[in-house]
Amino acid sequence: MIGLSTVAEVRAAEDVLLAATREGALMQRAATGLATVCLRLLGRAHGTRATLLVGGGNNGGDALFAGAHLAARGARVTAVLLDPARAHPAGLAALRRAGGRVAGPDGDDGLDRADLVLDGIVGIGGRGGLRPEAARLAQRAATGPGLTVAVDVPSGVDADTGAVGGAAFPALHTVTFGAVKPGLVVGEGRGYAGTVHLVDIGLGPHLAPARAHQLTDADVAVHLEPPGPGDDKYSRGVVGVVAGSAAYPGAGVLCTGAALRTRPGLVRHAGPAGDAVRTAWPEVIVTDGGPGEAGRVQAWVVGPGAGTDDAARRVLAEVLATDLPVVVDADALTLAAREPALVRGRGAPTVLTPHDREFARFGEPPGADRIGSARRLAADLGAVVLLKGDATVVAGPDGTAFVNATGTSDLATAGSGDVLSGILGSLLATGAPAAEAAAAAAHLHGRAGQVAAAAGPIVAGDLVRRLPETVGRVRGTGLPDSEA
Ligand SMILES: NC(=O)C1=CN([C@@H]2O[C@H](COP(=O)(O)OP(=O)(O)OC[C@H]3O[C@@H](n4cnc5c(N)ncnc54)[C@H](OP(=O)(O)O)[C@@H]3O)[C@@H](O)[C@H]2O)[C@@H](O)CC1
Ligand SMILES: Nc1ncnc2c1ncn2[C@@H]1O[C@H](COP(=O)(O)OP(=O)(O)O)[C@@H](O)[C@H]1O
Ligand SMILES: [K+]
Repeated sequence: MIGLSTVAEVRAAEDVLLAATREGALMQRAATGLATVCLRLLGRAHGTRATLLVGGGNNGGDALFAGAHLAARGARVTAVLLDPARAHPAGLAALRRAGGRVAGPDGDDGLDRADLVLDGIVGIGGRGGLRPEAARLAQRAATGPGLTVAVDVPSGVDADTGAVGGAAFPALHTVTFGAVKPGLVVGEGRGYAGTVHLVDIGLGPHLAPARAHQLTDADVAVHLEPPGPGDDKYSRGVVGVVAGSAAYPGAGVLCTGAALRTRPGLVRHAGPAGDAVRTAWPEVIVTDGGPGEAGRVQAWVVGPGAGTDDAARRVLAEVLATDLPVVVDADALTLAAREPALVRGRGAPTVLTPHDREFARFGEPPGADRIGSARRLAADLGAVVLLKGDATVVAGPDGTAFVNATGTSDLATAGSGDVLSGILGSLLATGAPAAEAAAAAAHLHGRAGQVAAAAGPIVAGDLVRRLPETVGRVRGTGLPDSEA
């Protein structure tokens, strides 16, 4: 698991570490790590041009020291000082000693010819949107030729939430220190951070346990173990699915198929899409009646394509009245938003899986702070909330949160959510803790999207078809983790 640490958590750890190390040592570690990543990205230093955007705080200091490393290796380095009177004095001296130069107020800043632009405008000390001069430089970096690298955090991005108040530095890479900050991997900030590289500055032992995480393939593989010699079809967790209707039989087919393909043990289906499900998946045990006639299960998935009429409401209430884990998806979310009392106070775990519009039906749209919003709704309803998006967020009622690190925009295709809820049902049926099961489901769904999309455009059925291969890859050698 990769911990996501807030600014307050990083500052608290830094305070302890700063007191235990000689002055400037942490910044040297940060700057050396930053220069190393830049050299790797550039391939060489000699003959390259770098422009440093330098604010008046320690973030600017990091950029100046890293610039000095590059200049010492033959790069032509120009620093643009946004607040000349407060530019880090030791960093500035180091840059000058190494042969770097400072652009005068109206002089050539080299931005239009740079191979590399380092954003040291502002890091975790940023407040509010970028000021006008910083915003202009960020804009020029966006359209210039240089590889854009943010120091610690892309300037203009809120490190805790990923909110972007106005202009922000568009980084292709972000070199972050001590811990990955949530704002680099979630919300709008994710798009500005690019690939995230973590530099160890020794903060780890002093950091409070993170309250938000990203899962890796290895974390998810734990939930996808193959059956052992003592297993039978029941012991692997039986999933019950109430999905699909006469109008939308495909939702039932996709959802049951995904449940079956994730952990093939036993899947039961109840409801009016039975014929379509039987035809597509002869392995599924189908009843045309309600959930009560389906037989014993260990977890329910309810809602995809199921409608919002009185009959659908009765089925939802019946499933939520059980003492089993329940995934509430799609149409069932509309019903639950009308009647949150159906969810509140359940003894067994409930997982709600809204996209933004479904989320808004419970009160307010998620807004710029997606982790915070998901946590609030989870605490309010006493349920796990899986908020879908390009980086899906999962929050538990106790504040535990996960940000998904896998996926592709090819997943924006009809029925993709039905596949996710089927995967999630099968993981919940194993008895896995609900928030972690939800995060693991989002991870596997994202990986399936990556595997399927490698061959070209995808439809939701491709995700189901490629699930066995995806499970194998997540269990085995694994796909490369996203850098964060
Ligand atoms: N502590 C450590 O041990 C280590 C810290 N490290 C590094 O220090 C960084 C934190 O440094 P920090 O605390 O000095 O704050 P920082 O991010 O440079 O911001 C302050 C400057 O930004 C300015 N500014 C603010 N908002 C702005 C805006 N919207 N638009 C434009 N400007 C804005 C603000 O101006 P002011 O408001 O004061 O006028 C001030 O000049 C951290 O991210 C990491 O990179 C590493 O070296 C590892 C060791
Ligand atoms: N741009 C995107 N990048 C990554 N994943 C996406 C993107 N757009 C949608 N997804 C994912 O695709 C799925 C879509 O679910 P949903 O909107 O419920 O679809 P449907 O209702 O058609 O089944 C979610 O898991 C979501 O996270
Ligand atoms: K920065």
